[in-house]
Amino acid sequence: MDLQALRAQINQLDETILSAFAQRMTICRQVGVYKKENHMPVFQKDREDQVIQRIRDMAPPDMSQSAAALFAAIMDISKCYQQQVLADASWMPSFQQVKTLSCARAGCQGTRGSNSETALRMLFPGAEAKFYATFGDVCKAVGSGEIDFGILPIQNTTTGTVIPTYELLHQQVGYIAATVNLEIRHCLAIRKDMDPAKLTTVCSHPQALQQCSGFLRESGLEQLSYSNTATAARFVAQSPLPYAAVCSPRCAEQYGLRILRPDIADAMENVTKFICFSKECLIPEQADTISIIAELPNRAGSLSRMLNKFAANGLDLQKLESRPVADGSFDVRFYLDFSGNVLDPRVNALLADLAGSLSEFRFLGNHQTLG
Ligand SMILES: C=C(O[C@@H]1C=C(C(=O)O)C=C[C@H]1O)C(=O)O
Repeated sequence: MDLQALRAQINQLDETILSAFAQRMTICRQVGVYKKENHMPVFQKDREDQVIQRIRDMAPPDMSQSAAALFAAIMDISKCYQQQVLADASWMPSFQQVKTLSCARAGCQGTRGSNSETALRMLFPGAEAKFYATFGDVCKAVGSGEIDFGILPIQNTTTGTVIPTYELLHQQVGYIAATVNLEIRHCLAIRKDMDPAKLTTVCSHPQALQQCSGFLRESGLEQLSYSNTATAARFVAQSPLPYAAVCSPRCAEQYGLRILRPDIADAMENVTKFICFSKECLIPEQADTISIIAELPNRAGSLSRMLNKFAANGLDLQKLESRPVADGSFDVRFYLDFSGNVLDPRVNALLADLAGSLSEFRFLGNHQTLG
């Protein structure tokens, strides 16, 4: 068999397919114009079911499944193409485009000296900082207008996702306007008059304890969870107990503690990303990342079909997180971050398509990394 000759045949067929594809897209564009004039949604499930059934019936039996997948992909491309014609942004909440984020009061969880406070100061050096007991309380304060922005950790390079923040994002806490990446340094800190030999226990936020698990395992110290690294440091500073805290060097200094061991984290590079969110949707002019929630039907290929739409529009996916829907099924909800700005027509087309075809679609913000 002659490989060159076979490839020449493939090339010819590709030309035929490409020409038919371009013709099909041109007609789909006309369908898009018709839908715009007649106020029809782009996605027509019944028609798609008919198209797929017809293809399955016509395809050679051993290719019925792959032909159906190919035509599902073609229709997904066609819908995004039509969305560009419609240029409908009704999926988008009302938003304000801003040059910079101005903030009088911002809030975070914990107390002074926490990493969250450092993130807050990086974002808004001149703002009044307010502290709350829980992540949920930060969200409530944003909702009531007590603070302009809430700051919550969302991801760490060592321990991964901060799950409670994702749960709150689903409960409509507002819109992400910015993120900031903070290099985290953990030290073991004790009271200045404490004899290190007498230490029995170490306290900190569970994520901090986890990020230092290697050192702490070796140390043999008992571990105690605290709501925050700074609350743990404050407790150690005020308590007569033989306890140490895992906190930042800045926090140890703030509470008058002695650094017994610096840099005890397992990973040399340890960075936490914080989100900054507000009640109203604010989009900085330089916003370059979009966050959304997408709930997909539990059907073969539904995730790959959605991801293909990003690829077909040349949009770079940065993060895909799945969390349970928590309804007794094993269904999951996806949280996606991808590069783009909502004012880009391609981005609008993709988001309009997702909003029109998913069982749950939520826009979480178009943000920028600051600091
Ligand atoms: C082209 C249309 O729009 C969409 C795309 C389809 C396709 O590419 O075949 C089918 C149904 C619609 O979801 C249409 O409505 O006919």
